[in-house]
Amino acid sequence: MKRSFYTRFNCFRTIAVIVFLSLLAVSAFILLRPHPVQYGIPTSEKSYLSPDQNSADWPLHDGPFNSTRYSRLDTLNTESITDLGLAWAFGDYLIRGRVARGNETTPLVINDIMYISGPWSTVYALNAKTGSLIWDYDPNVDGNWMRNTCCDAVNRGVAFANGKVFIGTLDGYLDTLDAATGKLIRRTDTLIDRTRAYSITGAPRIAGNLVVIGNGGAEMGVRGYVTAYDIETGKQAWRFYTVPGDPAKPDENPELAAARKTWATNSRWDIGGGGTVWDSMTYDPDLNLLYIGVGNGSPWPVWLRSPGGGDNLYLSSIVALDASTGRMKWHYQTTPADSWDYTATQNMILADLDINGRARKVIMQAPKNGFFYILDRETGELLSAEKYTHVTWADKIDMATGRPVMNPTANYSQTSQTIWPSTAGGHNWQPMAYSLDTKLVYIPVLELPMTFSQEKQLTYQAATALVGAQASPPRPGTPAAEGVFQSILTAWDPVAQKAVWKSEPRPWWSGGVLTTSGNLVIQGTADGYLIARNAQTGKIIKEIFLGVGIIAAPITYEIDGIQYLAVATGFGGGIKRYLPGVAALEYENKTQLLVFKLAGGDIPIPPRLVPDAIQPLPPMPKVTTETLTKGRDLFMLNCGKCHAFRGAENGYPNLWNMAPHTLEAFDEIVLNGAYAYSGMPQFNDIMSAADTAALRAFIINDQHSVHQSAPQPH
Ligand SMILES: O=C(O)c1cc(C(=O)O)c2c(n1)C(=O)C(=O)c1cc(C(=O)O)[nH]c1-2
Ligand SMILES: [Ca+2]
Repeated sequence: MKRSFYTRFNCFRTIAVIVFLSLLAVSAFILLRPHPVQYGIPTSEKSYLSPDQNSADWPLHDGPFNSTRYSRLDTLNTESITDLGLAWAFGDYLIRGRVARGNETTPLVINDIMYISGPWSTVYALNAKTGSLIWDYDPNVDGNWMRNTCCDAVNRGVAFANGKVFIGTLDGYLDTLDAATGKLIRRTDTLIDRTRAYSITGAPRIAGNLVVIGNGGAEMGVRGYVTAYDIETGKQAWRFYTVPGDPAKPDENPELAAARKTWATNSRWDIGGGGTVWDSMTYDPDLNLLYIGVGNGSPWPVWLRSPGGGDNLYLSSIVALDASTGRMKWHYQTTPADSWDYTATQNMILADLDINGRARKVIMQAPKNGFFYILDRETGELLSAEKYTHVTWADKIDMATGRPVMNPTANYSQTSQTIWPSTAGGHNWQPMAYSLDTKLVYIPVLELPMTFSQEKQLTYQAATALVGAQASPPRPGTPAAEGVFQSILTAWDPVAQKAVWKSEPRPWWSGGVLTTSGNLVIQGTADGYLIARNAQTGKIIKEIFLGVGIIAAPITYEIDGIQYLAVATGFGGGIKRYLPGVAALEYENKTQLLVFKLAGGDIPIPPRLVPDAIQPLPPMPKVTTETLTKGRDLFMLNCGKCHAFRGAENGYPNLWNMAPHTLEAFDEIVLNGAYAYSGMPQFNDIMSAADTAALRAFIINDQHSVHQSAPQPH
């Protein structure tokens, strides 16, 4: 039968509809499926989680495998590394006269391109073979934002996914850049309240199809949280607050309602609670869990923060979140009722370990509080915890309760107490590393105590440090001062929970750590060395003098069969004073990225510093003792965060040796922000001309008492 036109048309129409529907289904699938995340390495080599494969790249902040900062590359090894030299150096940072002390970035290397961040949240893409600049990006952070920071205009690195580079800016934005051009694709405001002193210094992390970012500010009075955004659309997927908020409002989720029970009803909610996630986060794709390291309380002493007592969850805790929803799976609090800035923000390493004869998926952390923790990362069960450094605030962790057995001398509410570790921690943000060959964790340990005393006054004031305590290193010559301010590299057996070897002490504080299959453990130091050790024994194999302090962690990568070693130089961060032996006392504290290879060239040593000429002392001001006390208090509250008391060297201008023209322009600078761009913020919102007069009087008067022998003006 001959088909009619209409039948043929109908048939055609049916086919067309089928084709159309299939196309629709395919497009819907393509559009709606979860975004596959490419880390820039071929799918067949998704080695970022498979320790059996070799990755030539360094695609993630915490290293190619399980956040271990361990690389399988072994061309550089205990034999060959003696021949290490310079491959290239990069020093063209977009800093232009801004305060730039600490350079904390961990570079990423993906398909022969290196992505680094610099001070002031600047970003650079470099040819990883030659060091030539491909593009740079400056978010132009307002220099006044320095008021909101605790610890320098630092940045620890970028994240990379799907052809995009992500940077958290000091002033709280998450900027998404096109990895090919450096062009800004999207700017996302991550802050819940721009009048609060939030800042971002940490690297964003990729978790599936989301990019996650936290913030800092617990020393300034903020409420901590992390936020996850879709990599492609930038849409917010979820936000997790680490501490309860304003009790007048409903809790955001049951996790926070549970946490609220561990806070006193008379808690200082106005101050924010703290709990900032300012550095470490780690993603486990198999479990789809994102582990976040939560920081200290705002203010520090629990008796001021939560006067009725309580553990104050989730401060100083490791929290496991479902990466898709941001809901909490488990938490473990390392320091209940923290009063010492004992953050649990230090880097976390995933490993499979045999603990008591059972194979366990574990997460390891050496938080500031001085104990090395091993938890089951599926359940949060505490498997073991031992002291990795000198600790006096607690005697041990009770395995039955999972809680520390506190030492009464940790309480400084009635009298000041000298406590180990210090507020810098037994270990700070400088990452530790875990070798899958030696099965040892290499921890950059800090040996120092601090004397804590409580501050009486506790009034919230925007953009002003508010810790509620004074913490200072013990005076030289006192018993507590013995052996202080040391950096030690400790090789730690995580199963036996004991040290296998310890390095010689170096000046405070050394950099983060890299370990490799070449049986190497590599770390930079404050006295300006890059040191490669035998990972098994700790013996130094190669020591290169760079003349500039290192706090960042080295990384390694391979291009065309050549293994490179890269490390950022520039000493600073949370450091308040350069101690004897630190390279920055003698040489220009150069912000640069140095890359090494075998048979490379000579190392460029930065120029030696010429000491500042002593400025003639201005006449002693005729002011009352009250004025001097007021000036001192203003200095301690507002200036002492950067400018060291009595001009102790720390990379910021020495106010005890101000040039006459600086003194003349004092009000222009302090009140009106003449130097705001450089990072010296303006204070006219909280200071008057009478205040700056008191400040000036205090400095000049104190200068006279310190430099009595200094030349007097005629
Ligand atoms: O509680 C916080 O929010 C917070 C933030 C930061 C930061 O963002 O850099 C540091 C700290 N705390 C801190 O306690 C600390 O020791 C520290 C050192 C550094 C550094 O970069 O060297 N940052 C920070
Ligand atoms: Ca802190």
